[in-house]
Amino acid sequence: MNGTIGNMSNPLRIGLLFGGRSGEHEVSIRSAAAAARALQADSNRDRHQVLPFYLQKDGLWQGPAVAQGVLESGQPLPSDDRPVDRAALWQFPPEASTVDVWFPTLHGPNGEDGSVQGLLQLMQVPWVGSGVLGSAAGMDKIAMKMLFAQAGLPQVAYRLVTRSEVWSNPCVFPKLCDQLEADLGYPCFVKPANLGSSVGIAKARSRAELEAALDSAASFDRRIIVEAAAGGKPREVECAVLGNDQPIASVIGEITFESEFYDYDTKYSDGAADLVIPAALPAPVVDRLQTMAKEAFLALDCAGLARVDFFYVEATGEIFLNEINTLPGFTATSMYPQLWEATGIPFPELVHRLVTLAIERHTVAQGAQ
Ligand SMILES: Nc1ncnc2c1ncn2[C@@H]1O[C@H](COP(=O)(O)OP(=O)(O)OP(=O)(O)O)[C@@H](O)[C@H]1O
Ligand SMILES: C[C@@H](N)C(=O)O
Ligand SMILES: [Mg+2]
Ligand SMILES: [Mg+2]
Repeated sequence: MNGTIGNMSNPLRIGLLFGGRSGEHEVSIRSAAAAARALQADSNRDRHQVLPFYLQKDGLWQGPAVAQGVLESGQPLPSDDRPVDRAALWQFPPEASTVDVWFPTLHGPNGEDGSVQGLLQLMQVPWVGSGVLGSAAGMDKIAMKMLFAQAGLPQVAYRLVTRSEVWSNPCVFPKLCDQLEADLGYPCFVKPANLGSSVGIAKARSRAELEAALDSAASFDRRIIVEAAAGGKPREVECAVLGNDQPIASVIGEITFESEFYDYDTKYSDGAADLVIPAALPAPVVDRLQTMAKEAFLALDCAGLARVDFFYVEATGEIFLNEINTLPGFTATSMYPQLWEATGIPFPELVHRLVTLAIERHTVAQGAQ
């Protein structure tokens, strides 16, 4: 890594972009607060100058004066239900044009899905994380699974369902449920295809639960994925990936919890889940997980960072790749920074490496044009 990127006489202006039109808006504020602290840690003080930008739930941009307050309070700005003035959506805070490198800590739709990445690409500035393709493919669980299948990575059985099938006439819906029962059995997991933090996900153990879960998922997304459950109560293990074309993989972490599955409350309520880092796993399993994590990252053309989530069925030795998150939770207690801390890269060094990787990728992309 080039230690001279950003220095006392010329610190990089980092545009920390958070909030967003997403069900993971609140999580994004927490991730941004932790990233801001790491970017301004003592070892980074001369390297970065942080300019926070807040994307309200209605899509309006707020510059550093307002965004700093949101970061400090941890509370989203209230948004009303009135339609937004379209002209206002085109008004970016003036400080945006002075940013050297963007650092999105946006999670979910309209942020992690390629939309913001497309905007930044048009603006011709470097940004941390994947490009349009990796972001979009990593966000849509159906597209993601198709690419993983193509790369030969092991996954549970799944079916694509569309909102129009769920909210169709009363003759079609029962047939759809019959088919899902026959193909996947119970329990199964019903998920909006484009979301994260388990928002909108339900475990269905019966026909009534399947019907309710499909109806609920359809309220979040046009595309829904229904998955067979990974063997009994599988162990949930995760690997962090860092890099561009030659990514490296972290040690493996495990999540343990008492609840039925790793749902939103379990993820974000203090004490509901424990992270075990490194996970107690046989060395060959660790090797396979790390190899698969890098293969998953490359299969989607990811860049910068990603966290890859797996199920490990101890009784059979099976590993199923669950998903990739191209902008994973980034709070100080989140798995991604903790995995790197345990691998030997402290949080402040991690954010600086991500900034450096963003510049490196931008330089390569510019060179190709
Ligand atoms: N096929 C499955 N078998 C068993 N458990 C599952 C399955 N799919 C999901 N789960 C449970 O639901 C949780 C959330 O699923 P998933 O990781 O796909 O959602 P997400 O919303 O993308 O989460 P995040 O992005 O926060 O990691 C998993 O961690 C696991 O506890
Ligand atoms: C933020 C959440 N989607 C995660 O992957 O951690
Ligand atoms: Mg996810
Ligand atoms: Mg997950």
